[in-house]
Parts: sequence; structure tokens; C-alpha cells
Amino acid sequence: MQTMLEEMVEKYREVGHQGKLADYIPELAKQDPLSLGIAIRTVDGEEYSAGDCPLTFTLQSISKVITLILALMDHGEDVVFSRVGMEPTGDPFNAIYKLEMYSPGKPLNPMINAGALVVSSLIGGNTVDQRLQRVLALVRDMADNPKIEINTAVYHSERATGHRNRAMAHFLKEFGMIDDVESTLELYFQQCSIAVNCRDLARMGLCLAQYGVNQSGKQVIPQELARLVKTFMVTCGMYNASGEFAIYAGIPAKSGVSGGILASVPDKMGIGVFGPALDEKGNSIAGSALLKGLSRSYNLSIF
Ligand SMILES: NC(=O)CC[C@H](N)C(=O)O
Repeated sequence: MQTMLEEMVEKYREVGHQGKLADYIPELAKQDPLSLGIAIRTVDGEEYSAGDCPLTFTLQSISKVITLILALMDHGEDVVFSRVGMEPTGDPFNAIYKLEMYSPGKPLNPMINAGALVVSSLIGGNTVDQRLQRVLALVRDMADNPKIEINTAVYHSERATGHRNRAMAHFLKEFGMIDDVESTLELYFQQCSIAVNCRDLARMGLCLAQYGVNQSGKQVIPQELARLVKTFMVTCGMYNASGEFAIYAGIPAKSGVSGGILASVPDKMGIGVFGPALDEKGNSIAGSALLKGLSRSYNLSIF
């Protein structure tokens, strides 16, 4: 497996030439578009990594999985799904227009930005920092790495430029879907800036693959919620490329515009991938290709 991973990374690294960095968050445009790394952690405790695995990058949209788990732990399914739906959109992750078209103000799912803002507003705690610490604590528990922190440069970069998210938060406030615009945005920008490496993502994926049990054997997420979020990862995790990814990779996965992908093969392994050049839908172009290739070679599709 180790040799195979190294060969695959070098084969797919070139695909990065066809992608583009997420320059709408200026700090993310400083990444090297040809970086590519992968880490795998299996249920048997084996760990493999290849390529630029030690590089750190920010969770971005991958954090939506974590906040969804926390919001569900805090409020239960009835409350959370009264404010955000369960259906894929077929639209870009930052689209606004459907908020006005169907059940007004209720985002279609928690994996798009509008839905994730609603979910962030539901995270319990007295201050933004307390709420952020709860998000960080769950990420650290899932990855079994107490050292995970925020990348403050990326946080400030998005905070200064995230006008579309600000517009969406105000729109959601108008419909009573979030309580407070500023604290919701603060938490959202910070959760997106949590810095990890491929190994952390692989361990987080393993935790989901083991129904909420992390690599040390600790149940850090209720079993039922680990199942629920993996289902969202299949239907909505790769934005409006989720259908194609389900066909060609068939692995529950969640991507972020930093180029990270958290993938989880139930009962088998967690996979973390990083390749910052993105395709037109905002997924890591080389990372998606690598995961599809890996799935084909090792028969990892869940379908
Ligand atoms: N797709 C993403 O990763 C989006 C996350 C990014 N922080 C944003 O809100 O635009």
C-alpha cells in the first residue's frame, strides 16, 4: 500500500496544473497548487502516508461536519432540521438564490454555507470563544491530537473578505433562522480556520468509519450521529459534484476550499487528502482524482 500511495501521489500531482487556488480568501492563494498529500489510518491501526502529508491547511468546509455533529448533540434532530434541510442542492456551495425560492430562509442542507451558518448559530456556549473551544475540542478528540489550533492569518483573511457570507447571515437573520449575525460569522470564520494535516484528517475519518470511536478507542461522537453525518457527506459533501463523486469514488467525503478532503470508508479506514488547486466546483482537483483512483484500485466504494 505504501509504495502504491507514493506512486499515485506522483501520478496525480500533475493534475494540480489544471486547477486554481481559492483566491477569494487571499491567504489561501499563498498555497502551492502542486502540493499533494494523503494519509490513511485503518481500523487495524495501520497508518500510511505519502506526498506532502506534513503540510498544514485549514478545514474550511470540512468544519461543517463537526459543527453539525455538535449542533445535533446540543439540540437533537427535530430542532436542527427545522432550521436546515437534508437535500442536496446541485448548486455551488456559496449560492444564495434558493434561500428565497423554497421554504424561505431555510437552507437546503448543512453542507452549504447558508446551512452551515444556521448550524454554527446553534452551537451552545456563552461566548464565541467558548463555542469555538467546543468545536476545537471535538476536532482534537476525533483526530486524537490535542495540539490542533486555529490559523489566525487565514481567519483574519476570510473575516476581512467574507462579504457573501455576511450577506447570507443577514438574510438568515431576517427570517429568524439565526440569532446573532456577528457572533455567528465570528464562529464560522474561526471554525473554517482550524489547521490540520492529512494525518489528522485520516484519523477523523477513521473515527467516523468506526461509528464515533476514535483511534484510541474512545467514543467521542454518538454512533447514530456518525452514521447521519456520513450520509450527508455522500449526498452533499462534495458540493454540486457529490453525485459524480459517489459514482466514481463511492466514499463518504467532505471537501474544503483549502484543498482538504476528509474521507471515511465505513468499517475500514479514514483517509485525509490535501491538494490546494481546486476544480470549478471548489473541490481539490488532484485530491478528488487521487481518491477516485484509490477507490478503484482498492475497491473502496460503499455501493
Ligand atoms: N467550500 C468551502 O470550503 C467554503 C468555506 C469558506 N470558509 C467559505 O465560507 O467560503
